Amino acid sequence: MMKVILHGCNGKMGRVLVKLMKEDPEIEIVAGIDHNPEKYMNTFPVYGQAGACKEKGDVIIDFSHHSALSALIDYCISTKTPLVTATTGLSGEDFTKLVDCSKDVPIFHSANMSVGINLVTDLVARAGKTLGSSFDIEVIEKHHNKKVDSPSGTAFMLVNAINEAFENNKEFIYGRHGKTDVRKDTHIGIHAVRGGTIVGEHTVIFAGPDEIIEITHTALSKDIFGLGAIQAAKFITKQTPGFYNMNSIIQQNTI
Ligand SMILES: NC(=O)C1=CN([C@@H]2O[C@H](COP(=O)(O)OP(=O)(O)OC[C@H]3O[C@@H](n4cnc5c(N)ncnc54)[C@H](O)[C@@H]3O)[C@@H](O)[C@H]2O)C=CC1
Ligand SMILES: O=C(O)C1=N[C@H](C(=O)O)C[C@H](O)C1
Repeated sequence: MMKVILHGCNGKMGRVLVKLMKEDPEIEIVAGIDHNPEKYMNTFPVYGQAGACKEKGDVIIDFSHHSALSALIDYCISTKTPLVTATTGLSGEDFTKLVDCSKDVPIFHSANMSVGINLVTDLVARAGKTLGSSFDIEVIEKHHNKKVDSPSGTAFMLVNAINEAFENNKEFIYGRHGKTDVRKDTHIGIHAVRGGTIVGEHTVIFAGPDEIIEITHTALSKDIFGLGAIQAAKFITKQTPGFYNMNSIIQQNTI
């Protein structure tokens, strides 16, 4: 039985995880942590912050807010608990803290827990490399009207992968409001749309001379992120300290 502490348990993704983990006979939620601890009647104790949590878990699954990360990392280090974090909107400093923490405990981070988007990340990097700088690259991401960070963590994941394929010579342009210069071929445009209940859609456009390629991933349900996080939790509880992501699982499952 894997004992899970769910950080952000009363949020939208937290509720999805509660539902999915209750259906999994190999998992027990031993505690939740949430800024808003009394929002729902839970069958496990819920604490307002990580430091107050009394239960011991085999792993923490986190879908919350980037402002919670420091306290969460302190908790993981002091209790030696592995962490699966899906939270987006992280700064460079946040990533450095996660990497430092991974020297002591296994850390798994992915801005998108679906298997599909991780394949798309490889595809767009390959497309960028193959098509070269005569194709302009623009990314459009669409999400629900409750999302607080923009652009999405996934959009950053995609453009970082493309940028690496171009030896990091690309410049990210966030929207074009107020810009009066023409586009440079080193630019990658990034555009965020927010509306309704859109679960998550990411399109990378490669617009070349007289031809266009568009690669789109559409999430149809939040369950794919929840199931991916559960898979990551089962994976990471068997690992030694280190920094892991979806590729670690995909590579393990590839013959
Ligand atoms: N990597 C992935 O596959 C996915 C990542 N996400 C990310 O997960 C995060 C949460 O998403 P949602 O559930 O939609 O948001 P939400 O706003 O519905 O839920 C966040 C929950 O975290 C709690 N929270 C906020 N600050 C906290 C703190 N300092 N300490 C403890 N709890 C705190 C809130 O009270 C809330 O219940 C976002 O960053 C989102 O981008 C969401 C879906 C998929
Ligand atoms: O907030 C969301 O909902 C999502 N956030 C992640 C992101 O920022 O990329 C992943 C997914 O697209 C849903």
